[in-house]
Amino acid sequence: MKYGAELGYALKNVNVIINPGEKIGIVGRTGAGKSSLAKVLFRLVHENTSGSILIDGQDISEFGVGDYRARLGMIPQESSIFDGSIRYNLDPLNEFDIEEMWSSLIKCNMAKFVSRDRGSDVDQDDELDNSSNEAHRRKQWQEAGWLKRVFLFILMKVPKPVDTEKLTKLSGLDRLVQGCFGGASSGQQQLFGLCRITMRKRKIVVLDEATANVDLETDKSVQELIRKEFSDCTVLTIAHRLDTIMNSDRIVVMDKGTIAEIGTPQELLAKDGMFALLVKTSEF
Ligand SMILES: Nc1ncnc2c1ncn2[C@@H]1O[C@H](COP(=O)(O)OP(=O)(O)OP(=O)(O)O)[C@@H](O)[C@H]1O
Repeated sequence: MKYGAELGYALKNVNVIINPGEKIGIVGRTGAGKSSLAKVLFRLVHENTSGSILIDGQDISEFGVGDYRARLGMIPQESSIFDGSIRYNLDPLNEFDIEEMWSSLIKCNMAKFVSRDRGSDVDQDDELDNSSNEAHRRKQWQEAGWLKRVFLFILMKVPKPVDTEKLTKLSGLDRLVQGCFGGASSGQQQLFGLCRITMRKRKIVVLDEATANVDLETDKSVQELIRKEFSDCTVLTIAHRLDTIMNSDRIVVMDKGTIAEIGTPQELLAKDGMFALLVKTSEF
């Protein structure tokens, strides 16, 4: 895979079989090809590619792109909180009932955060007018990186204005949030992302691990939650830190667009190769 005919390969000779339910950590230095792997999985790159990706034996190019992407779960590292109510953030298409939302928030340790007293970025009395809401969304789209755009595409296919009529001040779900969700850390925002995925029961989830404002404890709880609540899902974690993916079933080490090493963390440590060196130097 190349990003342009005149450019070098961003991915080449990548052959890997991932088993159902496996938890895979993807590591490698900057520019090694980690995000490119996720991009081809989400069918974001079409030109200058060859090869195929099969899911349950079926070539992903045979699926309609919208339907296909809606089967995958994406948890980007950047903020995925949109201006609107918490309910809207969890369920923009009104597909779920309140019990399902709370059950998911409880599983993901976010119920307390959502129902807490008003925080600095949370304003229960604010009513965002629809036109400024639309402008906010347009701005968010323009400023979003590719991962966030995929996320928007999947979840916000039919963006709906917040129905301020329905907002009650009694439910934490109906509180309006903006920006980074009342000061939530990146990890907490990812837990919120996990809530969305648990509600939607995706079988393949890509997690782009948070790098900014890293709170190691929350990051660990994201990984623990994944193992518990996503035990039957295949989870690919693009890792920016090693601690959180040491419990992965297998680790893929990317280097210059190819898979340099693949194996369990123990196998790779014993091999004393690139992964062992990354662990020793914590160099990413
Ligand atoms: N949109 C793009 N256009 C051209 N080249 C790109 C583009 N995105 C990535 N590349 C190149 O493709 C190669 C792989 O990049 P990729 O983003 O997949 O690496 P990465 O391992 O995810 O890096 P990082 O850890 O910094 O996010 C790099 O050489 C990079 O410069």
